Amino acid sequence: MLAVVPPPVTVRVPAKVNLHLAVRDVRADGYHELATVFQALSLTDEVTVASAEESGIEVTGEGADSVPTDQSNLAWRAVTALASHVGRDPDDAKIRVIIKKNIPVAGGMAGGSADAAAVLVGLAALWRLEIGRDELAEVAATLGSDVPFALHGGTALGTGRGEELVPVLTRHTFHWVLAFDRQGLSTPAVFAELDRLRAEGDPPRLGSTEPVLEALASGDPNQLALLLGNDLQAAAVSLRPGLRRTLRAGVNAGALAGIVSGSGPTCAFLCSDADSAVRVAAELSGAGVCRTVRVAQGPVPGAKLVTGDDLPRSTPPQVHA
Ligand SMILES: C[C@@](CO)(OP(=O)(O)O)[C@H](O)COP(=O)(O)OP(=O)(O)OC[C@H]1O[C@@H](n2ccc(N)nc2=O)[C@H](O)[C@@H]1O
Ligand SMILES: Nc1ncnc2c1ncn2[C@@H]1O[C@H](COP(=O)(O)OP(=O)(O)O)[C@@H](O)[C@H]1O
Repeated sequence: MLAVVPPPVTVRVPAKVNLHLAVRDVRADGYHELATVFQALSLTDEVTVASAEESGIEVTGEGADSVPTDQSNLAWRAVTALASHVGRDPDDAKIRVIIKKNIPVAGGMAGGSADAAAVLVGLAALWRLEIGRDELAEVAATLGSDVPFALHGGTALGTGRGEELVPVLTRHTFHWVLAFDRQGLSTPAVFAELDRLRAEGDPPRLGSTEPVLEALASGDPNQLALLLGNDLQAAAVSLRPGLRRTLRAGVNAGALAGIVSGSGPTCAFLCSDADSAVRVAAELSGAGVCRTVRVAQGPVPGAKLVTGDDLPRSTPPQVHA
């Protein structure tokens, strides 16, 4: 019997930076209550999902060597979670996932979460599921705190452990320079370091997100630059003291302000405009403080199909005997 195999589906999905990341106390479930403002950036991974005779994951690109290709990959966990959610046996889901990475691994830019969100959107299209974004976001939250935002994109206020989102409307584009470090940092280790620093002393804590929301509404990068803040920064710098030098180098190169992105170690520099970002990137590249420098803009949309059934077909359906 001939079975029609749907064509592969490709999804583009953005990295994030936290413009404001206030970390409250640790909860009974081990997570910290957050108040954060996320922004999705034009630094994207591309994830293809395809029906296949053998399941598996392929990863290429930025940091691919340190990404697991077994069932611990967050993208694979997304296949399993969505299959279970819609009543399919995950063991019968014969899916190949192909990830092209640009987002630095363990970089505080939610790359793994992005790949998981991309799989949810891609599989929903591949399997022609009648499933809305809200329902996908519920599945996303079971996979990790940052996964719902990767679906959502744009700019958003995140509360709870980061998974409860309210969109923030901004009509302005902001220009960023990103400095990738030579090695990643573990998110749980950075939260644990913050708990240790707080047990030892009383490091300053960020206040309300309101001023950041006002600066976003104004669209003035100078105003926003003064308000960027991250309670995890002290912990990331404590584990990776060289980040102090990177942060200084970006500002010396002409950025308005620099911040550790999420749990780090990527540093994100806000610039006054696109030309300034290119100049800062060039100077930072020569400063010897990081492995790679990238320019990006935000906000951009969340996980989005780039091929598939809602766009003109580029790949004809395959037929398997
Ligand atoms: C810090 C942030 C800021 O956006 O991003 P990254 O730097 O990882 O990109 C996020 O809170 C990371 O979210 P995500 O990477 O999805 O974390 P999860 O898988 O949910 O949790 C990993 C571990 O981080 C710690 N964790 C995470 C979120 C949170 N609100 N409190 C926590 O204490 C816990 O130790 C948890 O076991
Ligand atoms: N698809 C994936 N892409 C990147 N890392 C992944 C993926 N799946 C699992 N991981 C693991 O998750 C860890 C966190 O990676 P990542 O999401 O890139 O960083 P962060 O939590 O700092 O934003 C990595 O150490 C990596 O081993």
